[in-house]
Amino acid sequence: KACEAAEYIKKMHPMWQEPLEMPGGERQSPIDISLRKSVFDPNLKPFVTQYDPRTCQQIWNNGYSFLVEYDDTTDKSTLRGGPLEDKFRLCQFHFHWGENNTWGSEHTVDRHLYPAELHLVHWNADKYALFEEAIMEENGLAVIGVFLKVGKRHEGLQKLVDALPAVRHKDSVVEFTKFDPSCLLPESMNEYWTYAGSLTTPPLTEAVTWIIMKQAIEVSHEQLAVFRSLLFTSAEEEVQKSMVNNFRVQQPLKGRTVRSSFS
Ligand SMILES: Cc1ccnc(S(N)(=O)=O)n1
Ligand SMILES: [Zn+2]
Repeated sequence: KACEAAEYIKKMHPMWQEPLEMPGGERQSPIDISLRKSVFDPNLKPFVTQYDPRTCQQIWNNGYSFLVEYDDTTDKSTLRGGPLEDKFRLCQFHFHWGENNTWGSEHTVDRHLYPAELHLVHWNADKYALFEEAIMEENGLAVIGVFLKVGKRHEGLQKLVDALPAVRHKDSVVEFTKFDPSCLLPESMNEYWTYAGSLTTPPLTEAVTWIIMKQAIEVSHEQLAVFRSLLFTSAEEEVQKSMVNNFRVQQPLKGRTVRSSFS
């Protein structure tokens, strides 16, 4: 399923014709998380997020996804604990989704595809001064991945969904404030997988400690349909392309171990 989807996407999607492989990549993302191959690590602590909704600034359609961007010039919205040694600052979150509810996530669990995946991107503020620096360093970033599944309407997400028509085209930006992204996290925060990986869109740098939550969040079919109403293309382009299937094909594990915080 995933590989068929991937082949289909590669064929159909100009966006993914770019060089998809980071040359010599040893720790690329996304990957399939195999339950039987992941290793329970009892030393993994629960992780702590402290998000201040006042740092929420805007939504931007960058032509790959839509990003909700936060002011990361101070330590107001941070992530620490779990597999992390340092304190990380939230800089943005975004999603990846499919053209239908059959596929759309970047990571899979025992090859199970979800219709979408949320990424909350943080950078190591103990070691670096800017996101742009951290993105090039091995321990520079921490991304929390949350799977979305179709079910009841997600009340917290609706404020974001209502703002999407304003950023329909690539390069559009709209002010978006007072949004607390912790409403998008699952109840159980102490069950996750973690592994050393990369960004899944350019520059594909191998700078990411991935933290993938075991519990998916539920969103409605209608909410996902609004994601699919976005466009890859800017307003002046004559041919408009729906923003769907904005996920990367899965990458070889190359001997990496995925640790789980639960047995
Ligand atoms: C900030 C950023 C850039 C590229 N790719 C990602 S992702 N999809 O790995 O979270 N995040
Ligand atoms: Zn992402």
